[in-house]
Amino acid sequence: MKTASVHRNYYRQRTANQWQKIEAEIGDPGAIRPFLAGNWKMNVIPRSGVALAARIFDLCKGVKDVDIGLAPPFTGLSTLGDYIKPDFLRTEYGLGRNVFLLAQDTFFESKGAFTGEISAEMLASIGVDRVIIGHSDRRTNLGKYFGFGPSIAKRLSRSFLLQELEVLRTKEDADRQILAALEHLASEANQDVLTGIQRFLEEELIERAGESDEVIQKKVQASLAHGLQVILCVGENTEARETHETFNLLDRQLRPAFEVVSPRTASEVVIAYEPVWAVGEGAKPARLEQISEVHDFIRNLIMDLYGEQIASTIRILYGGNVKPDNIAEIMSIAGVDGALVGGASLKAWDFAQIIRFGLDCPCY
Ligand SMILES: O=C(CO)COP(=O)(O)O
Repeated sequence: MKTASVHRNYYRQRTANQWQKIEAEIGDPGAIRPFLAGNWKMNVIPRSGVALAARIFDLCKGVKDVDIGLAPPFTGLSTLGDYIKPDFLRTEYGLGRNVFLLAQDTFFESKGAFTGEISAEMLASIGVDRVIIGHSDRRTNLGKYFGFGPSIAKRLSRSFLLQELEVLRTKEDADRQILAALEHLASEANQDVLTGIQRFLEEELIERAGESDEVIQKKVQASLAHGLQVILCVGENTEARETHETFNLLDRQLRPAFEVVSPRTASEVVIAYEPVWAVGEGAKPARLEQISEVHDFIRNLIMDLYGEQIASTIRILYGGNVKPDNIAEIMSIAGVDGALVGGASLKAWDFAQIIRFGLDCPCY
């Protein structure tokens, strides 16, 4: 079996390219270990999760130079946590203490009447190491399932307005002005205007139905307070990308989250840049130069907040259609410290290839 020499080269390359000054100052470039994390999202029952993990470890025997994270759904955390005990992983797979149990979310209150939620304290109590916070699924995508956008927007359809009008007309005390306004809005000539308003309202409400930056800030705070490391997801949607708002949006996502992170706890935070348009089946990963400029932007922002030493050691991952065939080039970008992987982390061989990025012996 080959050693992880290319993983080590990664440190050297990064140091040579970008962080010579830092190396001179802090003397430990190896502190920046690549972190490859699999986000299983709402897939995999606990038993299958252990089988999947076992197959991944089997294909990654002896890989010690990268950190590996696995994020099963809440139901799989305990079972997987019991399986990935360091002593077992060392004797069985030659892995070091480099495998971490990740949760996909947490709630910010510690206990109480919050049906269905799980607190950071609860996660810590079952051995979770790190928690993903602010994933785009939670910031916006789930809005269309949980949010009231579509049902409210439906009230602006012509057929709904006509029904309402029929009822209103029968009421003696109906406000004449409102009636006239609704009649005007529901007239056939206004159909296009109505459809436009309806679509706008629906999109706005869906967009706002997810987790806000304020909620994410509270989750970051609660997680750090209970000793959990944080994987903070940020990333722009298509609209922001197309209107050149990417950096403004990232700024708005990052600054409030870091308001509750002291310089002492900054090293407990990993940032994952996941452009929403690059995530999921059918999407294309961001281009290398797009990833590079955003990672530089994020690192500069951290530099601005905490100074050079923290900026140079905080890990910034990329996520969005990371696959075995693009991981090596993504990892070759200066400033990319790992990947948050969705779909490919559900396939043992694919995720193992990603973990073994750049090694010239593929999985055997
Ligand atoms: O959302 C992601 C990881 O959190 C990325 O998902 P994909 O790798 O499936 O695009």
